[in-house]
Amino acid sequence: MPAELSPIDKAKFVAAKRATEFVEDGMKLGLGTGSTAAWMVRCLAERIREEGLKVVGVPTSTRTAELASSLGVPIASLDDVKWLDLTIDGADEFDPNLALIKGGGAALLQEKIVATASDQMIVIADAAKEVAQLGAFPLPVEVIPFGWQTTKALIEETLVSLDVLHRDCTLRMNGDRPLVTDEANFIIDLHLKRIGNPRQLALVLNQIPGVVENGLFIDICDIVVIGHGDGRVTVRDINQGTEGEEQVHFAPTDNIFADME
Ligand SMILES: O=C(CO)[C@H](O)[C@H](O)COP(=O)(O)O
Repeated sequence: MPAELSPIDKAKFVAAKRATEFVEDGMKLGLGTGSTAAWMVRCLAERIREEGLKVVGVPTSTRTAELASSLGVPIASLDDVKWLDLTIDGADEFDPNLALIKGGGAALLQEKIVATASDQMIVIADAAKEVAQLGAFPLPVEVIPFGWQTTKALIEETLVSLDVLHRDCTLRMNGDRPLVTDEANFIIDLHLKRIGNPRQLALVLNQIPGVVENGLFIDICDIVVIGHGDGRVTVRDINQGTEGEEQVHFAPTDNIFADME
């Protein structure tokens, strides 16, 4: 087991642990991708082990599928289960309306499909992900490899037509090659600094031929569980209009670190 979790990992852990309390027996779950979502998979595995919780998870990436399988979380494909009760996932940014930027881990396409197929989406995040306005984090756009440079030029033209001031677009690399997503696509990151109208941008980007999906999640997230390094969590529910602060008992068991050794 790691000697001590850093404050950021503690924040991710407590957010994940609190979010897994929303999981009920028999639920079909979307399992997000990223370092915070990995904590959620570990916490879920712990509930399965300790309480005999019965759930099935639809992973949003091969990484999450591998982690879930290795920890004994039953998984299925979305086509097997078709509809989900709840998705728990991380985010790169969230704003006061719980609009999100996702895709820092290159899984935005499956993440959006899975979250949209869920009755409810809970985002788990450390407090640094909260922003007044989206856009400091580069917006990932998944494009098909065929003609990607033309698609990139069309994205840039679209940004000009929307009077977007900062519009540097870069192909995401993996070493000296383009990063390839689970769906065999590329990612173009849009460095916009601020996104004035996320809803409009999300719609116009998806009309460009070659664009498969963008990382703006609008009206998809219902609840955000914000973790803090001292073990506090803030639970914000956009539908209920509520916000509450709670202290989560910070006691990761040795078992929870099994995949990290
Ligand atoms: O969207 C994602 C992957 O595509 C992740 O949820 C997002 O990048 C946050 O990751 P992390 O929890 O590691 O900060």
